[in-house]
Amino acid sequence: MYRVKEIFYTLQGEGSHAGRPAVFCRFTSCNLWTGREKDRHRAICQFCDTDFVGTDGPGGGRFHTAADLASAVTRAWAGEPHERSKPYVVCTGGEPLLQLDDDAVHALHDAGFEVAVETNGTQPAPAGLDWICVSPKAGAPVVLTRGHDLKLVFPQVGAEPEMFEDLEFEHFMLQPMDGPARVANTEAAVRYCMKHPQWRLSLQTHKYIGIA
Ligand SMILES: C[S@@+](CC[C@H](N)C(=O)[O-])C[C@H]1O[C@@H](n2cnc3c(N)ncnc32)[C@H](O)[C@@H]1O
Ligand SMILES: Nc1nc2[nH]cc(C(=O)O)c2c(=O)[nH]1
Ligand code: SF4
Ligand SMILES: [Mg+2]
Repeated sequence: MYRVKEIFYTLQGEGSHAGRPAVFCRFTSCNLWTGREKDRHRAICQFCDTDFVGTDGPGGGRFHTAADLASAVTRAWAGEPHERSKPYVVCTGGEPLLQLDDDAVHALHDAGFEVAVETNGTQPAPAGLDWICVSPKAGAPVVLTRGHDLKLVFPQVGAEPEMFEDLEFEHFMLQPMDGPARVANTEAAVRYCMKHPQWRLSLQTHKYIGIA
């Protein structure tokens, strides 16, 4: 059984694939926060910008089989077929790797999707993922030490960029922490990248243009 908060079609807003049309499949639950505001102050991850509680969002639900999940993702894709672009699904959450397993990846591949994941890196990944974005959190050791994007929310005391820059990723990106200090955090991330050019800036572009 897969528990999913919402499934929706939009543009990937962040990271190396920013701008790419994608179905977002947002799994419920996370190992670093309950998702309840009353618990935020004692969570390991305290800056989360996402509601991942329950299965009540658009397209959300409880999917009993991997095939059911893949059917729901397929229904959400609204792009026309094209020889040079495959349908793309971004599995996120919550923490998707608490639920995304080999069966789900197979079923999504069988449905014709490239499969990406946005993860906090604390869980091992199923085989065969096409794109892995790890976003480390202070106080939550990373076990998924190879992938494509290493996208660090910045700044975080106890998760400084230098801690991750030798991991096996293709792209290293700083994403300013959203919240009351977003402007200052963006300025700090710009300064850091300019001084340490192995890092690039990742903006949450969907928030600036008002799409999901
Ligand atoms: C909501 S998380 C879900 C996936 C996974 N649990 C993770 O943390 O990577 C999706 C992305 O949003 C980022 N994110 C969450 N809250 C943020 C905030 N306040 N500012 C900037 N990025 C944030 C996460 O670091 C992650 O890259
Ligand atoms: N447009 C858009 N892009 C995103 N990239 C990562 C997101 C996430 O919440 O995982 C996200 C999201 O919520 N919306
Ligand atoms: S690890 Fe990801 S989903 Fe979990 S609380 Fe942090 S940002 Fe949110
Ligand atoms: Mg988001």
